[in-house]
Amino acid sequence: MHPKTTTNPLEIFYDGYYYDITEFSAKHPGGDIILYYTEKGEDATQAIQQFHNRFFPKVKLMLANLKRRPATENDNLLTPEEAQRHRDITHDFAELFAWMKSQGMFEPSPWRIIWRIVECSLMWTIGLYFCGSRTFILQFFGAVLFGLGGARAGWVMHEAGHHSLTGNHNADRCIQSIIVGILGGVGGGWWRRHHNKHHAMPQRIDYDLDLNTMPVLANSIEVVKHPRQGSSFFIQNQKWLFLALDCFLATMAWRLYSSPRSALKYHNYFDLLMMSIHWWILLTFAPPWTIIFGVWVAGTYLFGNFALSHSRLPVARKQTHWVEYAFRHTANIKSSLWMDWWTGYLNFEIVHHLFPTLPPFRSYLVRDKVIALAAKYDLPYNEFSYMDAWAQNFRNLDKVAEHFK
Ligand code: HEM
Repeated sequence: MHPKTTTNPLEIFYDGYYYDITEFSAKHPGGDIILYYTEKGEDATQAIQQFHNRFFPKVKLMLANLKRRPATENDNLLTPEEAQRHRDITHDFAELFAWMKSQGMFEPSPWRIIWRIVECSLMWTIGLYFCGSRTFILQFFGAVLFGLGGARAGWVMHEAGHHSLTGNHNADRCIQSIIVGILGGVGGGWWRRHHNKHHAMPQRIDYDLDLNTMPVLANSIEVVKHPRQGSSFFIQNQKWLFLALDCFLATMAWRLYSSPRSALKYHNYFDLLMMSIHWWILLTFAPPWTIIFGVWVAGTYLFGNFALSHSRLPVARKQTHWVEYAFRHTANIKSSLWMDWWTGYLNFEIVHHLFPTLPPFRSYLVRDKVIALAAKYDLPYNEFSYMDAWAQNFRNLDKVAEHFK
């Protein structure tokens, strides 16, 4: 259970009403993430609409069966001005969401699914084939290719995990588990539980699990609990170690610890099978050094790129509106044909956080309206060139280390 679940009974605010989820919380098919919104003053309206966009009628039926009470003034922790601003943002955001749906933007694109799965699977397979050759240079090339293929499978499984690949959540979950299990060695079920918590409250201390990088990495001084931790070898040298070691350690921890542990805990034997196939193929066809190097390439590419969207941005300590999380704690990378491909369209991270079930390749269609929404409420719209974002991240790692010198 999350430490900040303070209401008794457990209640969740949705669209003007508090719903009693004391019994339902343990049965929630999305897991304990639901508890994130039981702290007094939280508003789960946008989270519920966005996370369940693909199966909203089912959720509405469930809500109708829960005990509820209208919200009162006593429930409100905001000043009247803040509450009004909150209502206005909610209203404009809901209008934008409805307009996107009316334009068919959430519809999946079958040929893209096929193309992207074929692309990463081919890279991975051809890479492994070369790893098994007898020439060092071909083995090296093979390790780079299989690393990149496995990492690019991460972009595809990410979409499936958000149910934006086929739009059918059972099919998407199955595709996700196969792709990320076999090509990436990671459990789909574990990844969804982890990643959805990041989406629920990005950059919020104690909630966003992506902030749990200590003791090897500190992107913010606020994640360092004790100055002694900040003066450790890892933190003092983090600007060098980030690409050289940290990304590799993170991907290995996902593969060898977090995913299998979670799959065992939740009896997810399909994920365990997929991960076993991954290791069986690797250990059968590739020499050990190519496996280690390929996994290093995969981790560095994947973690390095997605750190550009958040890690140097401020962390949040208090309740924040869904829309404000996306603007204040998320950054875009400027779009180009090459950049869209290289980052799997997650260079449009702000749109992705506002609308996680939108197929990311359609993000550019709503970009201008999203910029207008930010401007109307005086919210930042963080967009940087690729090189600038990398430079900012390294400066930030240096600054945090400097703080604890
Ligand atoms: C009382 C309110 C809620 C109800 C009735 C509800 C209901 C559901 C249902 C029925 C599903 C599974 C649908 C399916 O796969 O067929 C689901 C999944 C999910 N829910 Fe909720 N939910 C509620 C609140 C929340 C909240 C507040 C959050 C987020 C903070 C949330 C996050 C999720 C996520 C991320 C999933 C997808 C998990 C996955 O794909 O593995 N839910 N919920």
